[in-house]
Amino acid sequence: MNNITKVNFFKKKFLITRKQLMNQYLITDIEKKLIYQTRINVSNILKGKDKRLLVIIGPCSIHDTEAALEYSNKLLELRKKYASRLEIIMRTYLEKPRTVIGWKGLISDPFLDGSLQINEGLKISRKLLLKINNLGVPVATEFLDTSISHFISDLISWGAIGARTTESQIHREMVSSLSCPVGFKNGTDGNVLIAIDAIRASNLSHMFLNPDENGYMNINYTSGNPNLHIILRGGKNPNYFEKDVKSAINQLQCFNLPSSLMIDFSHANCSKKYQQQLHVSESVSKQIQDGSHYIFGVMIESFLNEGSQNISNIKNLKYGVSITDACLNWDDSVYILKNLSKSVNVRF
Ligand SMILES: O=C[C@H](O)[C@H](O)COP(=O)(O)O
Ligand SMILES: C=C(OP(=O)(O)O)C(=O)O
Repeated sequence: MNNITKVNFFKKKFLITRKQLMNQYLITDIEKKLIYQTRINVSNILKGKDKRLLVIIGPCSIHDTEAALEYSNKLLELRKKYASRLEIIMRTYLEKPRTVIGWKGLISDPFLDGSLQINEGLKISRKLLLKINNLGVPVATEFLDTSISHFISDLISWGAIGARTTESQIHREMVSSLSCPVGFKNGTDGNVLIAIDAIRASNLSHMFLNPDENGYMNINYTSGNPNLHIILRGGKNPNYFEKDVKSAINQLQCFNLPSSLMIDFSHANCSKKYQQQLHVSESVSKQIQDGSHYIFGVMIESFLNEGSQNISNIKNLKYGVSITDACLNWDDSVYILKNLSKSVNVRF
């Protein structure tokens, strides 16, 4: 007797097609113009042609579209205010990679109840991204599920590959098919080389299997993504200090890659203590003020209200509070942006 059992798909449904979704939530020239221009700006900042700082800021994840819209309206004011020094893009993370298990984001579980209504999740997410872009705030996201990346990729100005997937070949192939600039996080243990390897791979042309607009799997031959960089997010230890930046830049230079990187103030750089982002911000601001041109961008986890809450309390969720990683509140976020802008001013 052996213990091998047959694993069954106990339920099966059709995934909405890209054509159905996009026809219902069509991108217009207004959003296209913003996204096109923002991607160019990010590319120029990355290459040092634009001396501003790229700032990816917003909640750890989007779970409530009303709160996300309120946040984007507030962010719009700061985006305009600091436009000469900062290129501000809102984090609109719709897919969450989990260390073990947990809520996997608005796209896969839009009603936060484990009902996994992904077709609704895609509609709600696309509608929200259109609204935020339409307002004049470009958006950033983590691309996680390679089959659904192109259901929203036309609306994204900057993308990330997370620490848990940077080393994955299919994610690197997917990145080679994306038109937006993309950052690769270092690994959860702090390994920066895997993010550098990811750039070297995704720069190039690949074969990428992906559903076309009618849902048929296509064999795509991609041209490679020219706008890639690494993100220092900490690992076993934080890696936002000057010595860590120098070490990562040395490694990039060994492969003749541009001497530019982004620093994530959150995750292992703040030891998962959201308020520590303020300390990280001080250190990074100082490096920028001292003239470091290596840091072309930063990432901050911030929401309307601080901290986080447990999703199991679904009936009594507090408004504007993260249900994944804890975030800074709005006032602290304003404070950080003001300081970053001052530092960039000194570096100019
Ligand atoms: O950014 C969010 C989290 O750090 C990431 O999704 C992992 O979360 P988990 O360790 O709570 O699963
Ligand atoms: C999951 C994230 O980060 P990391 O991959 O660095 O853990 C994130 O930025 O939301």
